[in-house]
Amino acid sequence: MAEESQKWVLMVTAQTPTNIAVIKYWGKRDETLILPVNDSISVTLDPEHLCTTTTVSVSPAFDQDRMWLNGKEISLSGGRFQSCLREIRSRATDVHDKEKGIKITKKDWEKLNVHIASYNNFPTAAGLASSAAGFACLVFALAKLMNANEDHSQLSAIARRGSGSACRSLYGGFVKWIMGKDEKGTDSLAVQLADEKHWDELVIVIAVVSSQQKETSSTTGMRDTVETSLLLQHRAKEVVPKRILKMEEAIKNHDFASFAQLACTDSNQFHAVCLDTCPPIFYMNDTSHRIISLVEKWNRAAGTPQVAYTFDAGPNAVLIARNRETAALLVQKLLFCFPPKSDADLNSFVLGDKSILKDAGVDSLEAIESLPAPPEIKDPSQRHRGDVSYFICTRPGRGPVVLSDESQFLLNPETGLPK
Ligand SMILES: Nc1ncnc2c1ncn2[C@@H]1O[C@H](COP(=O)(O)OP(=O)(O)OP(=O)(O)O)[C@@H](O)[C@H]1O
Ligand SMILES: C[C@@](O)(CCOP(=O)(O)OP(=O)(O)O)CC(=O)O
Repeated sequence: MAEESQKWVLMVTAQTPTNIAVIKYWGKRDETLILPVNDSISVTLDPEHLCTTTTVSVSPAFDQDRMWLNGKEISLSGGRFQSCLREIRSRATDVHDKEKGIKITKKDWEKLNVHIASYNNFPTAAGLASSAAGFACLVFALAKLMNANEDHSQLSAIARRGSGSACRSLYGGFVKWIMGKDEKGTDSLAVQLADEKHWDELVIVIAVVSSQQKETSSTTGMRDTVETSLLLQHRAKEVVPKRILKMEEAIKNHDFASFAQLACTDSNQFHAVCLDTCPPIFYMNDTSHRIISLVEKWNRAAGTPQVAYTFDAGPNAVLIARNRETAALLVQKLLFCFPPKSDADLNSFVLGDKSILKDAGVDSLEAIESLPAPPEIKDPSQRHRGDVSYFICTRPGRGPVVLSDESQFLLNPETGLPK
């Protein structure tokens, strides 16, 4: 190792996407190793709109491991952070930064401490999978810093120890988390089914119904479900294995009808399993149910699915439209039903890829007021103003990347402290 007196700081910054499951993970067979009771499949969301940025740094001047999340220092003492740090450290190899004259050997990593700063560009712990993007980014960035020469699947198995769904954020496009058979979990990892270019007509609209922290975390919720729900056992043994095969086929063949049917049914079964839990868990609310009803009626009237819906452990709807044209229609219908409060501004009500608004013919708040009533609505005089906090328009996106632009680093390159 270079002389301690030199007090050098070495750092890596990475950006990692979040993901939304279209065949859900719900239930663990091993709580500590985070091993699931079934396979799951997700779509990675474009990091341009939803992502985590994490800077990790190492220096002989650091006297302990420290982390800042969204600007506030948090404790790293939790078992999940400790597992990720331990697993990556054990795979660290020699690092030689010629430019800075820094040499770190495999052995040095055991003694060196790290500083970590992370920022989610979307609400944390609100059912938008911040833990997925967060742990994937942490593991990916640490692996780069420590020169752990593992492939993305092996890194996914480490990210899994932080949060199950995080393992799927190590890849872009369409991703499967294979539950695996090994007791130690070595084969419980993510694989890419197809990259983000494979099915790039898809447009994703997220209706953020509530960005408040939820009442029952996924971890607690699924623990209660495993302990009390018989329906979960049926789901994991009989239903999901067949659905996974069908979903893989649907993705491979760009078969939107099957994709939508499977995604919607699986989301509904996941929420049914939550209701079958004792005490029952309610993640969706009236707004979520209104959105389901709108999409179901539209899909039925069109004769073939136009939009798929899926809901994680919260009331927010993730809507996947078959193409841009359908997405523009979807945005019109949603804005009619859930217009913003009168003091809102359009720019902060529709986030992400705002070009969809143009396709939908909406360029102002006044344009929202004069949208035509969707035929799926029984009573067009009833608009649910303010029930959706905001919308995010996005698409399937790429996997983790290393950022080289220093202006995006979250830690000061000289001190290793938050900027
Ligand atoms: N950028 C990050 N880096 C590391 N850990 C993070 C990051 N963001 C979130 N986390 C961890 O994830 C926790 C939130 O996870 P939780 O499962 O409650 O919510 P969520 O992931 O936003 O929602 P859901 O998983 O239901 O979609 C945080 O308390 C923190 O421990
Ligand atoms: C409903 C889900 O989003 C559940 C995600 O659960 P987490 O991955 O957040 O749970 P832990 O493994 O306990 O951290 C479905 C999914 O993403 O597959």
